[in-house]
Amino acid sequence: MMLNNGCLCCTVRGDLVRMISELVDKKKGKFDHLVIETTGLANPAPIIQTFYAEDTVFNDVKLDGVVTLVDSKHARLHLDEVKPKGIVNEAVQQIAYADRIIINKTDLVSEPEVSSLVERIRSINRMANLKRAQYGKVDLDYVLGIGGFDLERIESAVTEEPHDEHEHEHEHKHEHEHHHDHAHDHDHDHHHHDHDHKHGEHNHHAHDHTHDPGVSSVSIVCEGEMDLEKADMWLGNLLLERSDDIYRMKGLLSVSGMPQRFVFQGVHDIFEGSPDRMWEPNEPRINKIVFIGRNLNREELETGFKDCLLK
Ligand SMILES: Nc1nc2c(ncn2[C@@H]2O[C@H](COP(=O)(O)OP(=O)(O)OP(=O)(O)O)[C@@H](O)[C@H]2O)c(=O)[nH]1
Repeated sequence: MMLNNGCLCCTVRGDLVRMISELVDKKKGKFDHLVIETTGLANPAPIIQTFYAEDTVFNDVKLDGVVTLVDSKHARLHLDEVKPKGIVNEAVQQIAYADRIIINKTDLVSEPEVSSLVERIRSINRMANLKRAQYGKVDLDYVLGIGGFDLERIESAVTEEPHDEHEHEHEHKHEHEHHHDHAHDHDHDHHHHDHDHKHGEHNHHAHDHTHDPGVSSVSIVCEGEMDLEKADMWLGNLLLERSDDIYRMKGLLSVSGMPQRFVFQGVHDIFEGSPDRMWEPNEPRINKIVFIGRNLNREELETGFKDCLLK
């Protein structure tokens, strides 16, 4: 079905709600997936929010994930386009909200160009999984059944190292090996943290030289137990003040007195969290949070997060 409201995001929602209800009414139980393709100029946020803001939609379907297809040959041009003050470039936004990013048309550019594009994309969104492709050829399960908003699958987004396709296999093997060896998990997390610091510098660099609209990722990892009340207050206040700027976040907490891990995810002012599996006996209790958004201040976020630790 075609929605003819163009790219005016605030008008898409009503149409989208009607379309989904209509499809569900007509063919209840007959769909595995619905695929929504936006225009190249769309901001994905209002579409994502529709799945949470509208009860009818929320009860009928579940948002699986956001896939962004990047044209390797032309992406840089669009990412570097300078917009009027306060307006975020839509190419940057489409990368920022994505769960999966397909870097397409790699045959048209050199390897160093792809690598530099990957780095640029990573500085915007360190949570998404990246894959290089030609003619959009990827496995179907790369784009369907992603679980990008699924609390039970938060872990992979907050723990995986930024990687692209070349490192992917290695990464998985790595993770598997560590599964039964928690002492190693610990090392992995430290390594993770170091990497984040480097990443922060990259962001800084990008801001200084490319008129970047300031969309970046910040991830924080720390040991210790969280005071849930404090964490709740901190996140609540943060979202109250900054929800326009916080595009997406995902986290995993070790809460004092809670035998399960606490997982959460959010999109702007939408927040959902719940306990998931039990901490295993020798598993290091670690807190992780990843933010993707505009004008994020790493130090401020890190201080705020760590202040919620039980002293
Ligand atoms: N060389 C090369 N060409 C590609 C690749 N993928 C798609 N194309 C070509 O690119 C053209 C499509 O242009 P795109 O800009 O990707 O299309 P699009 O953005 O989906 O177009 P609309 O959504 O219909 O506006 C077609 O001629 C494809 O054959 C690729 O990996 N390599």
